[in-house]
Amino acid sequence: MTSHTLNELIAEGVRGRYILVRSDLNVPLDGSTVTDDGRIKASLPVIEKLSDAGARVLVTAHLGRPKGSPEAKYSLKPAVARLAELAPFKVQLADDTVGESAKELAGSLDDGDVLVLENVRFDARETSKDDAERGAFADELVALTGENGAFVDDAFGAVHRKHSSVYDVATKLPSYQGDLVHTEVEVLRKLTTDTQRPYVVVLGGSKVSDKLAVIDNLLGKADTILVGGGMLFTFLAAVGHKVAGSLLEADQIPVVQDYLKRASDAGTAFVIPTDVVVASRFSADAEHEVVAADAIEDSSFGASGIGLDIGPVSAAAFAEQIKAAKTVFWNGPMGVFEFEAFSGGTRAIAQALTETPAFTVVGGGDSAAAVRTLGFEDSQFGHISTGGGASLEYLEGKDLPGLSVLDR
Ligand SMILES: Nc1ncnc2c1ncn2[C@@H]1O[C@H](COP(=O)(O)OP(=O)(O)OP(=O)(O)O)[C@@H](O)[C@H]1O
Ligand SMILES: O=C(O)[C@H](O)COP(=O)(O)O
Repeated sequence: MTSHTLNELIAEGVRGRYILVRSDLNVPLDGSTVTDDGRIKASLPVIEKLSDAGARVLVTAHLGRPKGSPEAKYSLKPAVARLAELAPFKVQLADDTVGESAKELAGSLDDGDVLVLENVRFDARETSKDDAERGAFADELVALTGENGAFVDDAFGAVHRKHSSVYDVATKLPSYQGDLVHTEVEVLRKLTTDTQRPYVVVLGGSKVSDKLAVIDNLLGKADTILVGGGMLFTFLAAVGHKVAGSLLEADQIPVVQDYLKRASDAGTAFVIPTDVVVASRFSADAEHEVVAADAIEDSSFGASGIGLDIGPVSAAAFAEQIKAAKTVFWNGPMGVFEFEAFSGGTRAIAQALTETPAFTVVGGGDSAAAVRTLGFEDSQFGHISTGGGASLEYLEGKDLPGLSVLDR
């Protein structure tokens, strides 16, 4: 199956037409400062191509996980301000997504102008499980494009979401694959069709249940899974250790126990940290110490200690596995890298990825942000994917709604 491409759309002619573009502008923020603009830079070329060709571009995007109504902290304002700084064309942000502001500003666009609609997740219908609700929201987005609109999906990071702005709009408008989605799929396809072994997957981050879900399909595909970040505590709990105040998804313990049971038959080895950096509280200047992973509650902070990074012994062991691999996929920071004191594990993994002869792919908004924040260059890695969950689900071989809906 193939999708229509952006170049085909441009060849059809877009001057004066309203083109709805789904971008992934879900960038990390510190207050109103964008701390890593990787996804904005990656989204720019498609928007620019359409603007240059004279389209009136309506960009949809999400930021964070608001609960279905407007929340100032999840406004796209900082992301759009950065986009406007980088863009050689006029960019505006509507105050709402499909309301009066969006309609009025869309109506006043000139050829080549770009209007970003406010966070699509400010409307609960965007992420609804109910097809009719999502469809109704999609209808309102589509209505903004008038008579001769089209849809371009360029939000690789969101292609695993069956959401109105990703999936449903594509069922209602002539739809095309953006260049970013195209490039990402090409690189990740290489990982799945011609995997050089050993294939090591490094998992971390804080979206614990999302990431645990993908392990099911990685069993048998990956030779080794290195477990760090927030999810490591659910693994430790699954083997009977206490994790004090660390991030724990207790309801996922049986899931992890099942994975551990099935792993050796599947030919996949899990490597779980043997030491952890435990802090007195969740703060950049918290007191902290390294303890054995089976003795977290024995740290000076007792039952209130929080594990915020993998320890140095584990980091070194992970680095050895990475250096001996032929293919490495990494998603999710090993610890709270935003705080210098807890960035050691993530830094060690990034360093090992730059030293291994393996083909390396870093996936995820926060993982990409981590490597850049820690001073590494994109060019030191085989590929830095803008997709976190999306790249993982692609590698699992799952049907991704945002991709399959574009297939003709
Ligand atoms: N031990 C831990 N406790 C709490 N948070 C953690 C821990 N380890 C890592 N994190 C946090 O995980 C966050 C990143 O997790 P996430 O799962 O979102 O990564 P990602 O997949 O790269 O990003 P995305 O899914 O947004 O593309 C970081 O902000 C980091 O601080
Ligand atoms: O950060 C991401 O991985 C994408 O922007 C998707 O965000 P989500 O996990 O909140 O759907």
